[in-house]
Amino acid sequence: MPHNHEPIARLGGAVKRYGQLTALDGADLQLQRGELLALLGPNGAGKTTAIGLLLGLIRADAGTVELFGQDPQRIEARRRIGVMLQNAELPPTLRVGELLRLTASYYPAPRTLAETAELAGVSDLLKRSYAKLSGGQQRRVQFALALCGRPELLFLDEPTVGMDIEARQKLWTAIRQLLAEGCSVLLTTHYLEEAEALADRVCVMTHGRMIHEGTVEELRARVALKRIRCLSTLSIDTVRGWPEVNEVRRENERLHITAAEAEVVVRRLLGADLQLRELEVQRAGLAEAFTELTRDADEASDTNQREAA
Ligand SMILES: Nc1ncnc2c1ncn2[C@@H]1O[C@H](COP(=O)(O)OP(=O)(O)OP(=O)(O)O)[C@@H](O)[C@H]1O
Repeated sequence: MPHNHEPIARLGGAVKRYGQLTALDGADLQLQRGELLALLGPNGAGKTTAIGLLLGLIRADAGTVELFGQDPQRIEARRRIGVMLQNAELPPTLRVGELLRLTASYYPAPRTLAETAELAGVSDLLKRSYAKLSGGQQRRVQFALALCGRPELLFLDEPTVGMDIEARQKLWTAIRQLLAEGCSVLLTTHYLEEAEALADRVCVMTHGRMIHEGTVEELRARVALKRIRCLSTLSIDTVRGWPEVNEVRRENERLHITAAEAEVVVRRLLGADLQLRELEVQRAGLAEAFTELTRDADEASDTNQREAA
């Protein structure tokens, strides 16, 4: 049994290979009690593989994998978790209420059906047959199934894919409520605003390795890019030619520029276009930080491969 300061889920130098392909290449991850950790990364980065190891669905080729300080395949550890994976296969003929009752029966101290349904926003679906629900409704039911056992730790693998904006907001509210009750969450998502809205910490991975770990603020700060917007008749090629400019695109008359040294670029803009209007400068968001970080890691990995060849 771990002490309070010990992580409740941990990967230490975890390696997972599929034939020639190394899906996880020495990945480290620690989830503390009561926190929401968002695992971010481009397609194929190894996020689902990392979750698969922590759930005991697959075995590591090397490294340490622990859930509540134990082997994840131990039933004692599994009874304390709730899981919402990307591809859930559920008995199609059962009604939602029956599915929830059945799943709750596997846990020692589950929520009541009404409590689960209310929290996950599926009260109106209980009598419906699961197979006949829309994709977004099925995702909500899968979320209900993940939390019905009153888990201490929830694994949510891209939970809001296919949900409309209202359903997504409701799910975020439910996740916040679970966190307030002391539940810990490991979330993977491609929606950076989701990580921004919910995460205490983010881990960014690519090519099977963690390349950044910290708070959302730290991730943003690490990439000191700024967004500059203005109405200008300057051509994109002119602006792209300035060495301080990272990216530039035009939408109608408006130029959208990202740059590390915004002040220098603003001076150049004002000097080159005396008619320039509606100038705005903003700090870059998580999306830019993420793109920058993963691009740097890709370039470093390309260089390593060239040097090794
Ligand atoms: N069962 C498997 N057999 C062979 N290769 C696999 C298997 N599962 C995953 N992979 C490979 O391992 C790598 C990591 O896959 P993984 O599903 O963990 O990525 P991910 O970060 O979850 O991606 P996504 O964002 O697309 O869900 C990929 O190159 C994938 O093709």
